[in-house]
Amino acid sequence: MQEAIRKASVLIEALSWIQRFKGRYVVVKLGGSTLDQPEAVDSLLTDIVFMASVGMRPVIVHGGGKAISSAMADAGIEPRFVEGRRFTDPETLRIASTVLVETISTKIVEVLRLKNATATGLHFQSENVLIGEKLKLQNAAGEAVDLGHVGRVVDIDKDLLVRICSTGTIPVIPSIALDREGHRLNVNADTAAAAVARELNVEKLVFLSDIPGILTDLNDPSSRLSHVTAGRVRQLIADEIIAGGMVPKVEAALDALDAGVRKVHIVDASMPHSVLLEIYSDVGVGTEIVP
Ligand SMILES: Nc1ncnc2c1ncn2[C@@H]1O[C@H](COP(=O)(O)OP(=O)(O)O)[C@@H](O)[C@H]1O
Ligand SMILES: CC(=O)N[C@@H](CCC(=O)OP(=O)(O)O)C(=O)O
Repeated sequence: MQEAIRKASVLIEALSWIQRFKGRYVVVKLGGSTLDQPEAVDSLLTDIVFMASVGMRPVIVHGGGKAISSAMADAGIEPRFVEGRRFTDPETLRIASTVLVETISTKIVEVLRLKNATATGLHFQSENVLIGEKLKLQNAAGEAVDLGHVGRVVDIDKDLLVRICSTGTIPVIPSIALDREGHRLNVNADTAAAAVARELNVEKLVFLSDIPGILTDLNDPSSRLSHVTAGRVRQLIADEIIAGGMVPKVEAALDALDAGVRKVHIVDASMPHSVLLEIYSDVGVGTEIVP
């Protein structure tokens, strides 16, 4: 009996959050580190189906950097990164498009459908959402660096996304954009997720990663910051406490907050139901970044 009452109280705790977030958009970004853990992906997709079922409007944006690198290795191409972006020649673009669209998006949509959700992949082979332009980077000496077919998202097809979400369908968006002439561009998935969040003016942007959140000491999970402001994040980058792959993630997060997104969460994908706990409970398991 006690157990049944405890379960009922968990539902009641969730009720206020469910009412608060009904009809609101949330963008969830999945990256290579998460996609490598099938059990974590399954649990996360269950959370997303739950969110859609209680009236939230989840949008999935995903990368798959590890899978692209391994497909390149199979083709005998050595991956090369410049400032966290993959140098993308025509063959690399072909491989990245195939891996992201035909392998990863298709699989995510299939799993969501097996969980009785309606889901659809939105990309250059179906209906495209991400509109990009070639990314122009400069090195420390101020010289232009050519990354090949690498882009940044400058706009999205918002009407399409709103229409898809309003029918209760979960959109799954791989990080390949089309430029205005219809050419494909390879986009860093963290920045693609932030661009979608910005344009949709979402309630929340959630980054799933392989770490409990932002840590002040990488060797000590208990150093996780559960709540941090954008100003403090900028200081942590300047102090090099935030480094490596976390830098583009938090920079994308800061861009989204600047553009009006209310909260960004970084949560550990390997912790079962971390997304639901972060959104629908008082616990909060990762890091939330606020303006
Ligand atoms: N202060 C920090 N807190 C948490 N992670 C950090 C920090 N500084 C650097 N990192 C690194 O950033 C990594 C997450 O970025 P990345 O590997 O690119 O994630 P993903 O593949 O999920 O997009 C962590 O595994 C960690 O090694
Ligand atoms: C331009 C660029 O670097 N694109 C990324 C796109 C995938 C991605 O970002 O995947 P993660 O989320 O797993 O890092 C790449 O080719 O790896």
